[in-house]
Amino acid sequence: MSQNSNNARQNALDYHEHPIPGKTATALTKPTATAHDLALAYSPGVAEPVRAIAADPADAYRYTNKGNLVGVISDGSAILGLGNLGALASKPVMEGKALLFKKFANIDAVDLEIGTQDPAEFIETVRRLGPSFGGINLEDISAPRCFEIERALIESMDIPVFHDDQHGTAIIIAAALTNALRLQGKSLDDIRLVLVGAGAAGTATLNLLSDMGLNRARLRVVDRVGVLHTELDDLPSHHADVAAETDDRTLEDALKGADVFIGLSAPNLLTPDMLMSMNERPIVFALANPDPEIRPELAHSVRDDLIMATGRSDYPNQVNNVLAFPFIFRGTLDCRASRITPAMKIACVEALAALAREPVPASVLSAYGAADLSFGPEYILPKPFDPRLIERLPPAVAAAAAADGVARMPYRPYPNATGA
Ligand SMILES: NC(=O)C1=CN([C@@H]2O[C@H](COP(=O)(O)OP(=O)(O)OC[C@H]3O[C@@H](n4cnc5c(N)ncnc54)[C@H](OP(=O)(O)O)[C@@H]3O)[C@@H](O)[C@H]2O)C=CC1
Ligand SMILES: CC(=O)C(=O)O
Ligand SMILES: [Mg+2]
Repeated sequence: MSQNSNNARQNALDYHEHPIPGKTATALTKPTATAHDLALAYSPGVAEPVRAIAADPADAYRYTNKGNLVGVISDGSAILGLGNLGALASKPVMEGKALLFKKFANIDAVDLEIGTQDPAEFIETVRRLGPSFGGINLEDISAPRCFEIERALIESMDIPVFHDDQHGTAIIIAAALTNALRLQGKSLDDIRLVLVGAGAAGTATLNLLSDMGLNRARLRVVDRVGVLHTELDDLPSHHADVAAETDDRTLEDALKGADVFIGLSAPNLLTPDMLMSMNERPIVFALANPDPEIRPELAHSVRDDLIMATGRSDYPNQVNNVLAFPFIFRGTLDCRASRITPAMKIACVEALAALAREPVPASVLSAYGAADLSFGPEYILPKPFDPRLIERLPPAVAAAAAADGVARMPYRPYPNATGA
């Protein structure tokens, strides 16, 4: 390991350990200085909201933190791109998601790592947690189990359930691709798209892009077995749905002449030769975390006509679901939507893509130490610290919820929604 990577590793461990272990804690929102305060907060005063909620369950949103509390829940079966390392090892990521919910949308989030990888047990555990939360954010659960788990929870719970790796990722890729295609002078209905990694994120991304007009006839999807094609037997249904009638068998075959590469798989799968074989003005989203399918410095050394993005914060064009989940949940909670519909996701895509095409405020330039940021190959999405995200995305999501008939109250922005 080089000195630089040793330092980076130690810095990350120190950040998590000091001054106290972990990244989140509980904060109090009511006075607790006197005996009178305690008599209100606890016995006897607490009995009043208990009685009110027993009489009308909607009062839980009035008298408790339910309406601004999201459960960030994982079984640790697909932690970032690190694989199935189990529930306990997923805790830093889930605390991290809770930190991002608070920082960017002032949503209180609790990380819950569930000690089972049996889908039925997991579903039952999460379902029983429903009364506590205003919404459930599922995280880092591998495919295909994640599809069954999310579907069962959406059907059985009365609060929104959202698998971030599926839909948060799909939203942000769709927004980034909208802008990258515009810059490269290409369009969704005739590009040749190659997607590697037909798991949770890859499958949801293809579904959302299809809703937005992707030409599926020109799509090639690659997983561990190579190109998913119609002559393969016994494919799981999420692979059979995207199998192509083609003679292409390898990633190398599929990429010849392709316009777009989307990687949601594993490190270093895209070689310089493969990149060279792509069509002119290609788009490369190498989104495996933390190590992408190709490093930007290598990709840029191979060709100068590409638009390149990764999931990381330390390169231009971060395509990461942090730009979606805090804001889509903010809009969803603030109109008490019962579920998150395709139209709510597309509203988020359009608001994100449009924001990147506007001039960037000085506060964002100074947060990133940049003299200039403007719509172009190195700036296809807003930055997470952009204060306009919280102003634009939640109302757009809530308006779509109202139009879809899933909002259970008029949109009311949460106080101080810009967060910590
Ligand atoms: N930038 C972002 O915002 C996000 C990035 N990601 C990244 O995307 C990746 C996938 O995440 P997710 O969808 O949740 O995980 P999943 O486990 O659900 O899906 C991963 C898929 O990639 C396949 N795969 C793994 N290795 C290879 C390989 N060498 N060649 C071809 N296919 C391969 C897996 O096959 P198999 O099942 O056989 O292992 C699986 O189908 C991760 O690296 C994750 O960090 C995910 C969400 C958001
Ligand atoms: C960003 C994210 O959710 C992931 O890599 O799994
Ligand atoms: Mg994830």
